[in-house]
Amino acid sequence: MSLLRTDGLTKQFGGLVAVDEVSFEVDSGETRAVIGPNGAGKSTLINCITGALEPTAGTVEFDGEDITNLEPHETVQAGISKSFQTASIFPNMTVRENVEIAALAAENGSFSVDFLKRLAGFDAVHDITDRMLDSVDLLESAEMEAGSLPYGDKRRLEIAIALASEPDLLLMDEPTAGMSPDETAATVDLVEELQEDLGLTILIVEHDMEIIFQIADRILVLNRGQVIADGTPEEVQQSEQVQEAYLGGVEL
Ligand SMILES: Nc1ncnc2c1ncn2[C@@H]1O[C@H](COP(=O)(O)OP(=O)(O)OP(=O)(O)O)[C@@H](O)[C@H]1O
Repeated sequence: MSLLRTDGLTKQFGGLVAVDEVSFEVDSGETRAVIGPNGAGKSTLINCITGALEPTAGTVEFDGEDITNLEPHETVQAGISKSFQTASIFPNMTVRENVEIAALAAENGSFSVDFLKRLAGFDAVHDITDRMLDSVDLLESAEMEAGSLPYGDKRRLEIAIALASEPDLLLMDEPTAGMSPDETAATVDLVEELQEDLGLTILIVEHDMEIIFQIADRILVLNRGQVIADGTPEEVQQSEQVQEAYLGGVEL
């Protein structure tokens, strides 16, 4: 069953068509990848889905609802969360506080401003925070200052922050960028664990082909804003258009 579906999604910046009539689906429970050369439109596509950018044309449907013109906080409440770069971390607060703030923001958005309800919500916030820190393996570092975490742990904290709103769909924009090989391997394991343990659906933009081929169920390939291939890793690997456009003819 498809959880997310775009139909003819288009984003123009002046004369430039950054995303050009992109129609694709993400099924519930799958790890879906978006790849393509620099400037292909990957980030613009993701930003149109989260509501960070307003599409010029086309629609985005999530869980059967039209979410095309929702604001970013509304798409979070609908169940879509994006793992941001380290900029989303408050360095002087503890690891736990960082996740609590995100969980609290998500709770308050979904509750009316009623004192009793907010109080009842706090237990839920602690509970979610513990579960999410545990799922990214940061429970032991919970009381550390977030700014003092090693780089790989900071990136995992970002994922925990994104998970604090208990999304159905997690968007990850280059989760292994800047990581050491060990940190990258740990992140790949983590993505696989998250999908299994939390039943998450994941949409991931990633440059590292090895990672994509390891974790993706299906891959959407963009070039100059257009879909040039969409299928399983095997199907994409065999696409001549992908070889030419994306890899300059180099064998995968
Ligand atoms: N806010 C903007 N204003 C004008 N042009 C933009 C804007 N954002 C992106 N673009 C352009 O749209 C095109 C697609 O950019 P986008 O960042 O989505 O590509 P990408 O596939 O994510 O690239 P990369 O792999 O380098 O991150 C590029 O030509 C880019 O210069």
